[in-house]
Amino acid sequence: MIPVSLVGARGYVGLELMRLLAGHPRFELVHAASRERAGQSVSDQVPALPASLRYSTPVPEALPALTSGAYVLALPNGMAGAYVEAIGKIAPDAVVIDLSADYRFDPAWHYGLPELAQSAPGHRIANPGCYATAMQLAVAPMLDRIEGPVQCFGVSGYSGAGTTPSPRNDPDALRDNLMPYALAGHVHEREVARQLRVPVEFMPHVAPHFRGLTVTANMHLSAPIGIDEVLDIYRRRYAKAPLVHVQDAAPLVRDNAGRHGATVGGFTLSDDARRLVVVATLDNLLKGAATQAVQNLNLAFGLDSLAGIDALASTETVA
Ligand SMILES: NC(=O)C1=CN([C@@H]2O[C@H](COP(=O)(O)OP(=O)(O)OC[C@H]3O[C@@H](n4cnc5c(N)ncnc54)[C@H](OP(=O)(O)O)[C@@H]3O)[C@@H](O)[C@H]2O)C=CC1
Ligand SMILES: CC(=O)N[C@@H](CCC(=O)OP(=O)(O)O)C(=O)O
Repeated sequence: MIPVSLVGARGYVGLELMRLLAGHPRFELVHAASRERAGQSVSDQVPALPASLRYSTPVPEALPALTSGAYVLALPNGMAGAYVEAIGKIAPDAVVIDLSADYRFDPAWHYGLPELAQSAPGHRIANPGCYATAMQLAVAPMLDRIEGPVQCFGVSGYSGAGTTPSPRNDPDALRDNLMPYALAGHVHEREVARQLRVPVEFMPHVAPHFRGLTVTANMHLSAPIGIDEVLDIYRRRYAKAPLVHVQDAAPLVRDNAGRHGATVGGFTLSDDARRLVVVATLDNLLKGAATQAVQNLNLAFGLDSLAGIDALASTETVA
């Protein structure tokens, strides 16, 4: 078994990672860190994990040396650096996956969106943002036909905002509501523009549901296209990607919540056939975070990319 350390184990993403690792045939969670839960058994949250494994206090210098293992960082943005530095000293060849935005713009790190990546991951992997994953899956197949900026309207469940209290994860503030935020310059706007090399105008919103997000992408095309050709482009692009489902109808958030994959659909053309609208949905905590991290871990260790991930399964939901 390949040993794995998880820092940020209490969070929404950390919990999903623990569940996935508990059922994985080749990875073994040997270290889980949380300030709030230090000393408690991880089996209190995930009964399939050994009762003997207790949360440690997260301290970079106290990480275990997993020379041929992996470290997964699921911390708030801006915190990964101290852990990456410590790992570089105690286990420089170990695999590190960071789920925050801290290394997504660092050319020394592999950007791990497996369905679109041009190369296999190395030992330093930046896991993409949740909306950024949906936007790229929606837009990438049309890249050589797009003219001008792509507009993306996004709506996320409030688990996307993590557990630190804010209006964006306050069920009272969100009740019967839709809350726009970061309407220009969101980090995922820059992330997608950098990866796809096309200008992106992203307008995120948060809604009262817990998990699952949707992105509606509006693309202006350099030449008219037929709807059958559009469908054919998407179906061919994702034919060998079991976690990306292509359908005619517009996907709904709740159909994908608690599932590992993303769904792309709702293909709609304007009358002049030069404006294409595409909808992509995924679970922000799974394909938008934990499932994608496990895909990256699998690939980094030469395993099947779906090892430990049942593409058709619906996971236990957290709320
Ligand atoms: N939520 C989502 O949908 C997605 C999140 N991400 C990214 O994944 C990361 C984790 O997100 P999420 O699980 O939602 O966040 P949460 O707020 O739910 O969890 C944050 C985690 O970090 C720990 N933590 C917080 N502050 C510190 C600190 N100072 N030192 C050590 N540990 C700390 C917390 O545990 P404790 O306080 O007990 O130490 C907790 O385990 C973030 O970078 C986020 O941007 C990426 C894609 C999707
Ligand atoms: C609803 C909500 O607040 N969502 C988060 C996205 C979560 C995510 O993917 O975040 P990182 O890029 O920080 O890893 C946000 O917009 O910041």
